[in-house]
Amino acid sequence: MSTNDHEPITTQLTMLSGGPRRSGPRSACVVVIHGEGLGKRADLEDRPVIVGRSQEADLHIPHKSVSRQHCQIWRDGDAYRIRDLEATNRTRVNDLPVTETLLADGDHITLGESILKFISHSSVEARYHEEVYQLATHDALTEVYNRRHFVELVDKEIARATRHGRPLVMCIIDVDLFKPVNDKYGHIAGDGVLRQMAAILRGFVRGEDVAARIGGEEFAVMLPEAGIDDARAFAERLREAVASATFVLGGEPQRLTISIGIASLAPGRGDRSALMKAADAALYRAKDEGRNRVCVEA
Ligand SMILES: Nc1nc2c(ncn2[C@@H]2O[C@H](COP(=O)(O)OP(=O)(O)OP(=O)(O)O)[C@@H](O)[C@H]2O)c(=O)[nH]1
Repeated sequence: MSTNDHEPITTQLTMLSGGPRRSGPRSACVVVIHGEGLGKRADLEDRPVIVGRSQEADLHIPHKSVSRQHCQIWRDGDAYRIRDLEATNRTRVNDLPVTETLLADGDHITLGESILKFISHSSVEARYHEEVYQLATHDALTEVYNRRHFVELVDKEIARATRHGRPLVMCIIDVDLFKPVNDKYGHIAGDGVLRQMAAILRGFVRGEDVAARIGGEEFAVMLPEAGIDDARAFAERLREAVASATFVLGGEPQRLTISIGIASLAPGRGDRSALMKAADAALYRAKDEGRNRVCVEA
């Protein structure tokens, strides 16, 4: 098990296909093109999008020059509108302060020290920003979220769960005895195993669940709105699916297993660091008790 707290290092850059990526062009979006939150985007679909410093904002820009709820952007028939939410640094569109106005393709929206661009058509530019966003938020090898983006989503979800008194569970998943796989079959074959593990994982993740690669051979899944029993059932199904999968290594079918540690949001572990630490402690226990098992931190 790796205790590496950094982004996994891979040299392989894959074409991003399948996985969590959404297919098809999007109708309109706003993308941060300058300042804090660079590269972040929000799609403008049926729900209004709130942009602000609050972790619960749909487009979260954690900078002091941005108000907690700075502006709101929404679709109005075939048009898109923006409204300033009485922000300290008033929202500006193409450098003019606005209260409420229509948006046009290419408009620049200034919020404090950050600048967003409104893109209304499924253009080459929108696709370019989508690629940039995918590269910034996903792990190139496995195509699940990368650690940095996962951390951001977890912080946001913990804030929401805490505010509304909702449950949330963290699962940390580690490939068992992965070093011997690398040693015997080589790093490229090891990478293939990680890709296959991630593909199995993606098959189990639904709705609001968030899966990521958080270390070399370590994955995590956050399950909002789940209790420990639901999470344990999820983890057991995932463990069994991996244990019964065939991994072709050195031209031979092989079996591999995973260990999973689970912890729920609770008094005394109300932030990400404490929650991850508790799930990690459960994972260490699963390894200690013989691997290929799920352990829960009470
Ligand atoms: N192929 C490949 N290997 C990686 C990558 N990142 C980390 N690893 C390897 O993953 C292995 C992790 O091994 P350890 O954490 O020592 O433990 P383990 O052999 O999995 O054993 P247990 O966790 O105790 O079951 C090391 O050999 C790392 O080199 C990667 O991106 N690709």
